[in-house]
Amino acid sequence: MTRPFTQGSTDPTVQPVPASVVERVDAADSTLQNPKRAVVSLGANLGNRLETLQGAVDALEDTPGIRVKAVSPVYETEPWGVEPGSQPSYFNAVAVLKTTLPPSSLLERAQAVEEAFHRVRDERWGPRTLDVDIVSYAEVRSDDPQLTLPHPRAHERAFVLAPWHDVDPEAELPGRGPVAALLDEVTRQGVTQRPDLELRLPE
Ligand SMILES: Nc1ncnc2c1ncn2[C@@H]1O[C@H](COP(=O)(O)OP(=O)(O)OP(=O)(O)O)[C@@H](O)[C@H]1O
Ligand SMILES: Nc1nc2c(c(=O)[nH]1)N=C(CO)CN2
Repeated sequence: MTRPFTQGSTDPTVQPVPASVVERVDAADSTLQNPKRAVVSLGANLGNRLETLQGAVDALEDTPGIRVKAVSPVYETEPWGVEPGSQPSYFNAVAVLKTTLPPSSLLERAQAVEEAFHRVRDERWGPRTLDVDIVSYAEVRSDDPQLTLPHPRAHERAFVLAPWHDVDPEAELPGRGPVAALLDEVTRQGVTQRPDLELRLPE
């Protein structure tokens, strides 16, 4: 017969469970029952950019605990944050997910997908086969440098805001306000929709 664990157990091998562990397990349980909405930004400026973005969408959908609910139109965009003309243009898009993964596991999965597409990390904002950034995760706000939420630069990037607004015109960036208003504040120069290209939503 198994005895339920109690704090006052007389079994000397049974240790009390630290409150921090109980808290984390409870949080994981509640996330499992209540999938969260997350938004990820996809970017590629090396290799077959469209194929890579589609591969990233498919890989996210193939992940237990992730469902891709919507994918945006594809934009061709001038590289942001670097010397003009120093890198090939990007293809960018946004995917809206429902996930039972906690934020840290979603980041791990995003980075594994980047690696599967041979992403190398050398210089900051260097050219890349694939970038998967977590733009937002429900209402979560965090200044942890490993995973800052919302993404600390999303509000200034038309290559994130424009496709996000296309798939969810009512979207809000936690702590920053409506995406529509943020989009009015940034330049859309060099951010061009490519209606001839399309990402498929996995079936
Ligand atoms: N919201 C987030 N999404 C993805 N990575 C994040 C986030 N917040 C912090 N990071 C951290 O940023 C680190 C660098 O990520 P990455 O190399 O993708 O940056 P980048 O895409 O070149 O630049 P940027 O962060 O400006 O988009 C990652 O190792 C990750 O731990
Ligand atoms: N146009 C564009 N510029 C960028 C992008 C990107 O995805 N698109 N990603 C960066 C680092 O995340 C830096 N600069």
